[in-house]
Amino acid sequence: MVHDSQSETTSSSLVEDVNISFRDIVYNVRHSLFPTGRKTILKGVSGQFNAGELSVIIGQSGAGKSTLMDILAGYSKPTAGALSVNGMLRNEKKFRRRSCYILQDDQVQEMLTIEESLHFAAELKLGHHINTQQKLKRVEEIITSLGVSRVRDTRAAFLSGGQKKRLAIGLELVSDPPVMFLDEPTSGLDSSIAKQLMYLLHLLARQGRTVVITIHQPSAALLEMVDRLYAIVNGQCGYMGPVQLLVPYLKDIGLVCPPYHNPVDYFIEICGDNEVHLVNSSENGKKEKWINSIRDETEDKLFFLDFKMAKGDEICLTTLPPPKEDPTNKILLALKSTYPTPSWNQFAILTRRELLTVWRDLSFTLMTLLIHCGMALFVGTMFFKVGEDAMYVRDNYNFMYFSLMFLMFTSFSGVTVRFPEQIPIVRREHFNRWYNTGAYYASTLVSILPTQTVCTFSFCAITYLMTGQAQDILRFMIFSSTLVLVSYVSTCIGILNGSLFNVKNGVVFGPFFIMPFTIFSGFFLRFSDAPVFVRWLFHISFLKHGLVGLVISVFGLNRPKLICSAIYCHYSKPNQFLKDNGMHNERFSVVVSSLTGIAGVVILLSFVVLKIRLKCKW
Ligand SMILES: Nc1ncnc2c1ncn2[C@@H]1O[C@H](COP(=O)(O)OP(=O)(O)OP(=O)(O)O)[C@@H](O)[C@H]1O
Repeated sequence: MVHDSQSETTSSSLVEDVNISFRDIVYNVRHSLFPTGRKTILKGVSGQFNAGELSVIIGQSGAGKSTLMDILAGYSKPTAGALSVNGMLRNEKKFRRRSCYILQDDQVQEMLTIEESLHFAAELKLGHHINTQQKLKRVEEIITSLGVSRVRDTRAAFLSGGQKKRLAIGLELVSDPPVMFLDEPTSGLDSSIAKQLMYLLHLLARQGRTVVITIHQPSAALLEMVDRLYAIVNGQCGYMGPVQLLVPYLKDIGLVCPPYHNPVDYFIEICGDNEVHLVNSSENGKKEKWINSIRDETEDKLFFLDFKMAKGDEICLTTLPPPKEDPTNKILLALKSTYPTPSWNQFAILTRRELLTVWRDLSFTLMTLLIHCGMALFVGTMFFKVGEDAMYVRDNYNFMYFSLMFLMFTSFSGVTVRFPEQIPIVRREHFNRWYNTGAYYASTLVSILPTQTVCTFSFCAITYLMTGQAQDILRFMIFSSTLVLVSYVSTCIGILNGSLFNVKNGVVFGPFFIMPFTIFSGFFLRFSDAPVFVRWLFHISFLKHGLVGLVISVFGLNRPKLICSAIYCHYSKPNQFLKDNGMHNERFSVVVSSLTGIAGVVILLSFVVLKIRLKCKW
């Protein structure tokens, strides 16, 4: 396979059209570990998509449309075959800077308004190479062009399906790439909204962009706006040419489309039985006869959509310059770095965006805080004043362990559920070079921590007072910082779980991640009683370090004798409790460094998993 080459020139490509061609593309996947477990999805397909045209890849479900799109966009690498740009072998890195890919499950930041989303996109995608005035102008151009002026201040969560799709396109138009790939952009839209969206893509193509989309089965109304049809039949090409010539082509090879029948519907119906015939006739995408006439069919043809739309809702690309005349585009294409914004700036912008999202989702944040305070009051009532009397030392110990468990589960499950929801958005933005994984990961961590800290601290303050612990600020600081650190580690494990699994699997498998730590916490099984070969697990159990930190804060630091309200209290001397639990030699500094170290390792692991996940479609 040869497709990564330096042969493509950059200087000339800044202003020229981008015509994409591909030859003999084969794509295999391994679906089991056995040597026979390989499946060929694309079988030597060839074809071409040109600038100025709206090209549509059609085919039955499972024919290989999305797979071909992934390869064209650079999301997957073909097993064999070559991809070219303007006749030169394609350089993946340079091509990625001139294209964008809007995936099928594209999602947008639900808590941000259209205008805010576009502003953040402009900051990330245009960087400091474009001044603020120009960025604002670009955002205005896109809002007007896409006909979303009326809903510019509406949060994405309240937008219609069509408006969301337009926003997803608008976000990529901020950097105005000359090549746009969209996987199933019309899926889930009603016919009039789908038509409106196709009209937008038609106009974008007419401005000189290369627009390639997949559609499962387009209606006749949508087909009117399409220039090039690329039909896939079981991983091979069955036709490539103008929509208008599909019927003559089929007739030419002896397949007569009934009158008044949508030719694409007919094609999809008969392609299964005529696979070999169709593939041979189109030479698996190499036959030029039908392709040559696309230019004649397309030349200057601008479709007019006769839609009655509210003022401000009309799609009119007149305000958005064609990519060839766009000065912003030229500046961005001339950049040497992969990302238009330095990592530190990406982190700062993403953190602002994340914090704004947290702020907008205030009900969730308040609910989390309320749950922590409510649970603290409940726990405080159950273990009321146990810290004041040596008779209740065991209960006090149980209270500490319960606090650890509660904070571990709330921190862990919160991110386990919420983190995977972000993956489709991050995948699109990361693939389209908005930011690197590190900047996103760091901003996520930083934006989670304020809520986490406030909630944990509130829990600590309420329970510490209600359970009657020693009135000593140092002890309280050790108590609360231990629990805050434990909640941070649990959050990091939750992110690791969320990076590995979707929400459903994360909820099912998550407890298996976290439960082993409870066995090795020292609460159920003491270090000295455990078999020698598993003792190392105590050192990596963050709950063990957490428990030690809490016990030090309550019974350590040479705490004087406790009041005993019974005739005899075994643990009147707190040091005795430390000795019996093997904690008399423990130090808080070791607790802090161990918890920080464990968090560091988990952060590193989840970063690697996230990086891999963003590259694969899992
Ligand atoms: N990683 C994989 N392992 C096994 N099979 C796969 C893998 N990826 C894709 N396939 C299979 O390859 C075929 C083509 O998939 P693809 O998603 O490209 O189809 P499609 O034409 O886009 O279908 P749809 O219109 O339903 O989205 C399908 O049968 C799919 O099950």
